[in-house]
Amino acid sequence: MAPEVPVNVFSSSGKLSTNVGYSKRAYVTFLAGNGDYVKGVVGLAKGLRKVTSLYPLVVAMLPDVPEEHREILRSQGCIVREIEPIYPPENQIQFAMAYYVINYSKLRIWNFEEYSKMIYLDADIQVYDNIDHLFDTPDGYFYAVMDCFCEKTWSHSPQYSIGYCQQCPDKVKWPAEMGPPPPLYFNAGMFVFEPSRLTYENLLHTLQITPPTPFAEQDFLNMFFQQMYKPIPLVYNLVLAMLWRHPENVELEKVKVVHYCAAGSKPWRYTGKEANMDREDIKMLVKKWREVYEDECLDFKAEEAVPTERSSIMASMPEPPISYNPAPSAA
Ligand SMILES: O=c1ccn([C@@H]2O[C@H](COP(=O)(O)OP(=O)(O)O)[C@@H](O)[C@H]2O)c(=O)[nH]1
Ligand SMILES: OC[C@H]1O[C@H](O[C@@H]2[C@@H](O)[C@H](O)[C@@H](O)[C@H](O)[C@@H]2O)[C@H](O)[C@@H](O)[C@H]1O
Ligand SMILES: [Mn+2]
Repeated sequence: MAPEVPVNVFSSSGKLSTNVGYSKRAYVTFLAGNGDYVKGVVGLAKGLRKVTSLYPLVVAMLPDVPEEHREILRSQGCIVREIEPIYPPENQIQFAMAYYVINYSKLRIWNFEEYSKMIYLDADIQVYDNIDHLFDTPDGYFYAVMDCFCEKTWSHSPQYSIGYCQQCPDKVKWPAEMGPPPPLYFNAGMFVFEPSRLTYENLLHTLQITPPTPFAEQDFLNMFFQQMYKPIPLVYNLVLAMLWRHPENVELEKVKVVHYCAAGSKPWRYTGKEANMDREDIKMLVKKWREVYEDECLDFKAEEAVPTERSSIMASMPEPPISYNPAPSAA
């Protein structure tokens, strides 16, 4: 079992430790295309405001995000940073979802060296309790929540074939004849990391010599950070499928972060028609997301943005000049 993270980090009441230096901290999300994920980012920005987070939300966005969407996000207090796409090496892989190929571009956030520590959140995530204390986790590790292998999206994997899941390793044990069980595997929709030029360059170099796999950058990040990965409690990234796959592992009233990744669960386009989407807990969580998204009291008001931390002061500074590197040519 991966070494535990010091409990005190998770027991704090969201108050920042007094020894916070002048290191810059921020939440960061990723936005691509001209579709409706921009609503997810607006919801996330308002959700972080609702839980009175001390830190800004940076949006790493591909060039195909229209100016109108960028303006909406600036008006919600987001820091907009354009990044260039990153493509995996030439491949014949069938990604679990065809659009996953754009998710490799997430790797650009390691180049945001003006920040010392960042928390990445997918745009289909909502934060319902303050999690600023995660910025106090010890440096030198990669923190994320363990994923689940039971959804059909995993049907390509040996885990799925034998019915093994790391969420219940004793239910169907990993057969000794198949060698050691797979290393602990995280969901890449939420993680705590330290931007670093060296790590960034290693990531891009390693990517170009690594054959792509069905879960795209999530598989790649799990391979790359395998030795540094420290699991954090499920309350920091509830992958919705856990509700029907491993309800015994979920205490919904304690969940701080909800990840609307199950098919049909994106709150801004929810119809309730897909499998499991008619569950009472799903309907409650979608309603909860919409209440934040539609709450005008949570809209950003520039005059009220009183910097309380150097990081926030810096966040109100003009956006840094766009610096990015042309995407490496696909091998
Ligand atoms: O058209 C798209 C698809 C994805 N994303 C971004 O990529 C992330 C990962 O995709 P998604 O959350 O749909 O994957 P899932 O977690 O559902 O597997 C999203 O949260 C967004 O931040 C985006 O901006 N536009
Ligand atoms: O590009 C790969 C994506 O892989 C992950 O989503 C998956 C994963 O959680 C599976 O375990 C679930 O079964 C599936 O539903 C879900 O979409 C990340 O959430 C996303 O940010 C991104 O990295
Ligand atoms: Mn997601």
